[in-house]
Amino acid sequence: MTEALQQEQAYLQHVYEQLLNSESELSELLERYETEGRAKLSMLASEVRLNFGNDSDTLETFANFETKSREIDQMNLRMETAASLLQKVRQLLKVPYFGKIAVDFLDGDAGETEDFYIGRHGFAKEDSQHLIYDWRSPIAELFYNNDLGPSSYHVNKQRIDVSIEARRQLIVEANQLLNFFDTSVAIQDDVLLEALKQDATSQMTDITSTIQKEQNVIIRDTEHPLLLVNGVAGSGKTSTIMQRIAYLLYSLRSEITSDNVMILSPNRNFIDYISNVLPSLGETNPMNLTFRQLVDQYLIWEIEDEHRYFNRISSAVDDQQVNILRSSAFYEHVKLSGATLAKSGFFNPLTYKGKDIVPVARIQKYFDETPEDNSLQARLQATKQKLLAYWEKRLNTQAKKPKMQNLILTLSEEMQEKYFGSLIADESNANLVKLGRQFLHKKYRKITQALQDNSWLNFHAMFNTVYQDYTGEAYQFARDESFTVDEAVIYLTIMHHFIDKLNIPDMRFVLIDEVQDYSPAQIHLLKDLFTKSEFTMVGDENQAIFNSSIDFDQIKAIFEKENAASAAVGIGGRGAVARAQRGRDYVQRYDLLNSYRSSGAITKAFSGLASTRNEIAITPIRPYGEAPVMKEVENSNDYVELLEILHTQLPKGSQLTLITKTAQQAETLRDLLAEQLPSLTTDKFYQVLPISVSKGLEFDNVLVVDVSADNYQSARDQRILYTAFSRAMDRLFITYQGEASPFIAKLR
Ligand SMILES: Nc1ncnc2c1ncn2[C@@H]1O[C@H](COP(=O)(O)OP(=O)(O)OP(=O)(O)O)[C@@H](O)[C@H]1O
Repeated sequence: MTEALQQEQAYLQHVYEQLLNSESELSELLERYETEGRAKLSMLASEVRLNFGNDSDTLETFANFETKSREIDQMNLRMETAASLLQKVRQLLKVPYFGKIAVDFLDGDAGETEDFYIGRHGFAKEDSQHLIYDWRSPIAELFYNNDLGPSSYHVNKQRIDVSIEARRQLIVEANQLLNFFDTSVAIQDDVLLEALKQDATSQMTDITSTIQKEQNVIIRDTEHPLLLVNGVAGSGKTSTIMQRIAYLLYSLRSEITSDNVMILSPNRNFIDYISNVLPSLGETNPMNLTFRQLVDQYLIWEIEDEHRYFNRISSAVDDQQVNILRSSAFYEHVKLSGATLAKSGFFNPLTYKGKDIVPVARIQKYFDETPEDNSLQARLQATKQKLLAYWEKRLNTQAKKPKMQNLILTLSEEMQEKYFGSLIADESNANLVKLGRQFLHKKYRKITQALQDNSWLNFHAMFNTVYQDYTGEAYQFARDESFTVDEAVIYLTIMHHFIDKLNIPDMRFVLIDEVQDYSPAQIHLLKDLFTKSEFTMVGDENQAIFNSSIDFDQIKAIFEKENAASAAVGIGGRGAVARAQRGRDYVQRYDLLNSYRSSGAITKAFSGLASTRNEIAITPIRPYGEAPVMKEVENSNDYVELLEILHTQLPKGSQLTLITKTAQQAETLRDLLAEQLPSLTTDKFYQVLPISVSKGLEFDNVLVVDVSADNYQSARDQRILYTAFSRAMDRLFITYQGEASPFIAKLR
């Protein structure tokens, strides 16, 4: 046994024992807290006497409650802290650490090296001697940088110069050291290759122990308000943003919690796919929504469902109207349309049982009385106040009329209960007026509500005015009653800028995956809603497979324009001024070109489909593996035989994912296979997914269905194929009927 191995084993044994000690101490502590807690709870319950005899007794009872509830809060907090520590120790007991660096601090005792072990959590002995350092701690950065020799890291913005003498990856299971590798230069990373060999899982797993240098830079970048990551398929974009969130929650723990972070995901499947990563790292999941769900939260009307949304954005039809709604130019036009709107009529009468109770003329009159030089938002808010005051006065006047008082007195007992909650006892004039007001408020509550929620504004008319002003043509609303996501973006823009500012939660970080699928208008809206947030946007221009998309230069331009504008007027929403003064870039772009998911052969197959804009070649990290297999089929029935063959050929227990271009194709094929292959269907040997749903996910074996010339021919089809091929980790099968698509000609 080498000396190094002996030393490592001894250290591991030592750490493991300390972890075991800590586990039993924490378990005992927790048990004690629980017993004490239960005893305390019953004592507290007996101590608080409920006495609501008079005002002072009631106050005392409440004060007692408050004191006791504070004690309970403290008890809970102590228990939570101990339980969370215990959970971390138990996780460390499975894998205490995975890395080590030997560091020479160049300031003081140069020439002496100190060892730092890196794990998923930090762990210190009681004398606060650190046995394991959290992977997010400042020193751990040196491990991920993967360099030997002179280097530096930062603690509280202070630079510490060091020399890294050794970097070691350790494969540890409980107290067993299975293997270790010293990395002098990052050539062949065996630990990484071992990790990449694992089969696909239905839920994404973390990459803490094998984060790569180029990913680490993104994870730890807290300098730039906007990070834009354009990464090839399987380059670890999603993994990187999940690790980044864990990093931010740790390093900014005195400033933020998971409530200040939001993820925008491409679809609901994907939300589920990534939902385990942060809990497995000991962090709480932040809010995770699709853009459609976000918009839906603020829209008072029905919005198209996810299925319809995907069908619409997956279709090849290029709709001129929709393209306008999605464009930057139209969004900016809408924001500048205050004056145009002010001159147009856009009021709705408020009606009750078919009668105009507050006619348009009155609303218009109140609006015209507001100062013309005020913003439209200020004028509409003033109009609303006038309307509410008018309405209140009108109900008061009505309540005072003898006719109303007679009506109150003649109400049946049932009606009295309904309107006043009890029978009328006091028939004085003043009381009858009060009851009359109550009666009218109840009767016309829909009108009051309509005033509050802006139903007196005709949003359709406002929408149409801005659209017509821009295009010269009327907007053709679909007859369907629900709104499209694209229309909703414009509605919310009008709402936010001209009516009521939307009440957006205070997010410090917004992280967007698959950003290439957003429309420019959607990006503008996010920028305008989350004015204080820092953004991390990741995507792949080659995976822009929908009829809605944006490229990275456009995103950059949108944010840089905002930054320039806010710097010019001296407001620094996203820390813009401060950063501009320090001369730092506002937007930082990163390009990721390593492919970690797919085998070398599959990476080669989808690299060939990347657009020419990607000048630098995609680098496969995994071994070459099996070449993609092409298969001609005569008709859909051939899939039955093909699946039977693959079932016998693929390793036992494998699953095959068939990917189609459209949801319709998936449905047809699913029905056919379910009927013809009942046992393979029940065994879940295969699944059929359209590309829109399989986006962002990964599978061991993929069969891309019908890559025929008539199914895949446009530039967008090429991106669909790139996306579909790159879902595969180990094996890729491609079928076609008749003539194969020109995009796969090279593969044959
Ligand atoms: N540093 C790493 N160590 C181990 N595995 C990694 C690493 N980086 C990426 N992977 C693995 O590579 C696969 C692809 O990662 P991920 O899904 O994050 O990539 P992506 O860029 O978001 O992909 P796509 O855009 O194609 O959906 C995952 O299985 C992930 O665990």
